Amino acid sequence: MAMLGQRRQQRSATRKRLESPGAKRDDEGSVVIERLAHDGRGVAHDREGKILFIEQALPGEEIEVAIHTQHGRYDEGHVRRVLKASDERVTPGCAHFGRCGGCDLQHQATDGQRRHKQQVLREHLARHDIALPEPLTLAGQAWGYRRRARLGVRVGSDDRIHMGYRVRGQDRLFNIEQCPILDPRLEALIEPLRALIETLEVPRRLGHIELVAGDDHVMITLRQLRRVPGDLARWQAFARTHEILLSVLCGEGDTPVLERLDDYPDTWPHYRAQPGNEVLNIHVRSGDFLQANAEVNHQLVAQVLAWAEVSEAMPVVDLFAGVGNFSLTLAAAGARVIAYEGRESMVQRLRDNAEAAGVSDHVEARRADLASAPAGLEDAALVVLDPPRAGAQGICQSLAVKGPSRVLYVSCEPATLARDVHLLISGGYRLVRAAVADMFPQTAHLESLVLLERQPT
Ligand SMILES: C[S@@+](CC[C@H](N)C(=O)[O-])C[C@H]1O[C@@H](n2cnc3c(N)ncnc32)[C@H](O)[C@@H]1O
Repeated sequence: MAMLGQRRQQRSATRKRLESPGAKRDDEGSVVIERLAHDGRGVAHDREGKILFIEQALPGEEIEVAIHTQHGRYDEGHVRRVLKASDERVTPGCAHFGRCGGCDLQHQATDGQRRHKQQVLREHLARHDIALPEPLTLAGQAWGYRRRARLGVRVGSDDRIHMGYRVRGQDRLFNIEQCPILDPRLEALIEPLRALIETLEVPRRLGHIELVAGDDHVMITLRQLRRVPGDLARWQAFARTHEILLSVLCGEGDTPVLERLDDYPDTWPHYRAQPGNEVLNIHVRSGDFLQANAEVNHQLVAQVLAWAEVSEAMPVVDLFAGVGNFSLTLAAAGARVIAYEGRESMVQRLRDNAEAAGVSDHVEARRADLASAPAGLEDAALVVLDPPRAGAQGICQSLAVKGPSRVLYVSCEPATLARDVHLLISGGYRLVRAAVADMFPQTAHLESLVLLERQPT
């Protein structure tokens, strides 16, 4: 799953940014926002009928607009003044909102954000003439939820340290001082990290910092281009002070070496697949995929289990299985799971997680490139798939020709989900259930989950 804020409207080659970043064309009069675009911006028309995409504007609002970028067929802008506010407008919870490149929807009440996300899924499916069954909503805390993040680090030409997220559409980091969507244990590290980086001998050797908050441990992984022994000693002291796990991924190119710098080299972050279940633990290492929101992931796993309707020894295939987020729970319920994952290191982690949870006799983990379907999917009673944003076109083409009676598709990109569901429906499946998971509150990203059943022939 990708970082926040990558779903912006494609920038047109013909765009014209007005004179300087601060420059604006203030439209005379006001516009009324008609709806939200899928990326969370308000959509309106100017007096000539040209489409406007306006940041931080909500449906029904009357606003004065400041245009900052002009294109042939549409313009982009932001709110200069709200003349009539929506009932859903709230005060953003972060001082950086609108500038850091992360959140899109902090100005909208959480319920409105969730209704918008259901509408986005509905509209993507409607483009393929598919009706959305009344969707369930899976949701948790609107703040302090994010358990993984990557902070970029750069040293400016003036030697100032920049640490934060990349500004949307630009090759520039926004210096963050807070990030209230982060798990509070991670947010509390922002200022100490900056203070430490300012003392490093060679901060330019630091590329980025990956932060992960497991149920019991916080881990940070440094991407360091070259070993700087004095700096590594500073990091070791930092890990002790803050009682965190610390790894460094060192070296240039594609084969950097991972080294532990803390006093607990055999301990890695983990989370419980089901709340309160002390046996089903999912361990992750640096760079492994991890669902970003622990609370919503619990609901996601529970929903997959509920829809799976597992019976003893039921054959299930879990595609894009990661380190076993769904496989372990399905196996613990009695399914015989074949789990496919593309990264060898994660396949091994899935095996280790299954072993530690006592379900290895019910889980077989295989490495495969899932650009195309592995053989034998039709022999399963259920195929679960959870692909990256690009979706699973090749696999759905195969399933449409020869697939099991049920397919459960988890998606982080509604456009590719709709394309793939269309393929499955063309092959004889019916969309029977849907859920929208608010995995990333305050942003326009949504996770969704659908169940398809093959129509009897
Ligand atoms: C969205 S994650 C889902 C992981 C897991 N289901 C979970 O819930 O944690 C997608 C997974 O697909 C894997 N993946 C991406 N492209 C792949 C490919 N072409 N073949 C196999 N696996 C791939 C990634 O490594 C990642 O683990």
